[in-house]
Parts: sequence; C-alpha cells; structure tokens
Amino acid sequence: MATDFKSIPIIDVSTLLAKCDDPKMGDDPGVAQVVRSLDQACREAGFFYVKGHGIPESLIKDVRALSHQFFELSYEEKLKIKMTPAAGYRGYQRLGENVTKGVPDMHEAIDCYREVKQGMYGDLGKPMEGCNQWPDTPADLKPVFEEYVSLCTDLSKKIMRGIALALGGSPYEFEGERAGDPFWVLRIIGYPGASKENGHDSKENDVGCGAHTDYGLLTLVNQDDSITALQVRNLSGEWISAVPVPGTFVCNIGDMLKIWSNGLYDSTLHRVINKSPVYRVCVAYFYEPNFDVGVEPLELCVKRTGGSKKFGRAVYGEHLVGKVQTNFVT
Ligand SMILES: N=C(N)NCCCC[C@H](N)C(=O)O
Ligand SMILES: O=C(O)CCC(=O)C(=O)O
Ligand SMILES: [Fe+2]
Repeated sequence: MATDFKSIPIIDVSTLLAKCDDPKMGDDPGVAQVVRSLDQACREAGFFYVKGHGIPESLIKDVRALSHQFFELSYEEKLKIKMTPAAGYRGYQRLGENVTKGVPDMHEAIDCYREVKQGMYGDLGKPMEGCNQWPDTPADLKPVFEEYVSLCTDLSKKIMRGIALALGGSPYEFEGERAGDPFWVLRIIGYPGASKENGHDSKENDVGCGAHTDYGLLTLVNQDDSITALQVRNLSGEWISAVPVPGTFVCNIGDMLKIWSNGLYDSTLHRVINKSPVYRVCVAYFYEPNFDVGVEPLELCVKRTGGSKKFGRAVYGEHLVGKVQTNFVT
C-alpha cells in the first residue's frame, strides 16, 4: 500500500546489475542493500528513479529527439501509420483519441507491442495480432527504438530479480511460466504545451493523461529533462511530482505485480499534466508478464500478509485486451 510519501526515492541499481547472473546474488551485501531500497520504495510509493542502469545516455536522448521529430510532422504524415483495431491496436493515435475514465487525454502517441503472430494465443491474443507500424520518417526511428526496447527488456528483467528478492523469493520468481517470455508495450507519447490566450492559460485544466495505474509488472519512463508533468498520488490523495532527474528512468509498479505480491506492493495512481508552454515527450516502456499467464497471489506473499488472498486470478492478456478495447474513442 502506498503511504504518505512526499518524494520519490532514487535507487542506484548498478551493483544488482553487476551480480545479476550469480544465483547467490542475494548474499552479496551490495545487492542486499539495493534489494532493501527496492523493497522500501515499492512499499511506500510504488515509484522510484533508477540510476546506474547501464543504458547509454546518448541512446536515451536519441529516443526522445526522434520522438520530437515524429510529432513535428504534419497530421497527414502521421496518419500514414494510423492505429486501428485491425492493426492490433498498433500505430499512431491523434490528440484526444486515448480516453482515461471517460475523459479524452491531451496526448498523441504511437503504440507498439511485442509481435503477436496469428493464432499464437488463440482467441485471447486475436485483438493484439499484428506487426508494429513504424513511421518512414525519421528513417532511423525504427532501428533505434528496436535497440532501445531490447535494452529496456534486459534491464527490467534484472530489476525484477531484485524485486523478487525483495519479496523474499528466489531471484527467478518472475521468470519461467510467469514472465520468462515477457510481453512488452512501448508508448511514444507527445503532450502539447499549454497555450496562453487572453492572459490566462486556456489549457490549464487539460489533462495529458488522466489518473490510471499501469497494467503489467514494471514501467520505465524516459521523460524530457526540462518539464515537470508526471504526478503520483500518495495515500492522502496529494499529487507528488516526478520531477525529471537527468540520467534516470522513473520506474513504477503495474497491476500484475500488485496481484502477485498480494498487495505488499501496489500499482500507484499517476497522471500527466503539462502546464509548461513547451511540447513534452515521454517514451514509456512497459515490462509485462507472459501474455497468457494466470496471475494470482504468490504463496510466500500470502503468508506474509496474514494468510488470505486479497485478489482473485487475472489473465494478463485479458487484462491488457480489456484496457486496449476501451481506451479509444470510436
Ligand atoms: N500500457 C499502459 N500501461 N498504458 C497506460 C495508458 C494509460 C491511459 C489509458 N487510457 C488507461 O486508462 O489505462
Ligand atoms: O508521460 C509520462 O510521464 C507517463 C505516461 C504514463 O503514465 C503512461 O503512458 O502510462
Ligand atoms: Fe502510466
């Protein structure tokens, strides 16, 4: 459960990453320290900044620069990769097309998902079947993003080893049938700046993305350095800003980890409001369980939380499809 946190902790994961291939990594004092920090952050806020992550700063910046270049194209050009249900919900969505709790979000985006081949997950996977729609311009967007996704997947797997230890399990709780073949989602998101008209901010109340939780295990947010827009809700309902910290990702917990941990860790509500006059981009990478896995509280977490299961079983793919099918205006 989230607490009344007032700030979001920064965790250096470099020691965890260095020892991650050693099955006895939990015995290393440096790793144990990272694991304690992860445990505290996941209990108190469900959000933390990750530093020492090993992904080159140049790539992180290129990814944002390419995103800006794409959103600067004409609407007509962007529509060439229009998101449709027939395309497996992959591609470009205009401002206001994504909806959160019935309210249109003031963002535009390209949504990408791990490839789902025909028949791969039977009827469950049908709505997500398809290949990603990458834009032709900028020409290097696709290869740069494919490299980025691959590094984010690797990093997330390693952070999840730390989180598995933090829950008191083996480092590999979230591998094998649970998340050994992880699904992933990538959202390239653009939030227009607030425009000033007649001396007041006409867009002041326009929400870039309404309050929501993320769906899977772990999210890695790569946000523009100069604009504070992401806000995280604490237990009393205050919105705490996730101020950009250069060289870090903002990392947060998704709904499936809430269930597996039996609520020891919660998927914290967050939203985005861009009050700055400057256009903001965010590249959000979502590390998710195996598409067809049934998720229910881990026995060890049930024991630690008084012996009863707080959540029923959810199939990750059903959870995702249910969201995707209601996320867009028609
Ligand atoms: N794949 C993830 N997590 N996407 C987060 C999008 C949140 C907004 C969406 N309209 C919603 O209401 O969920
Ligand atoms: O723009 C951001 O900083 C976060 C976006 C987000 O929460 C999401 O796409 O799930
Ligand atoms: Fe989110």
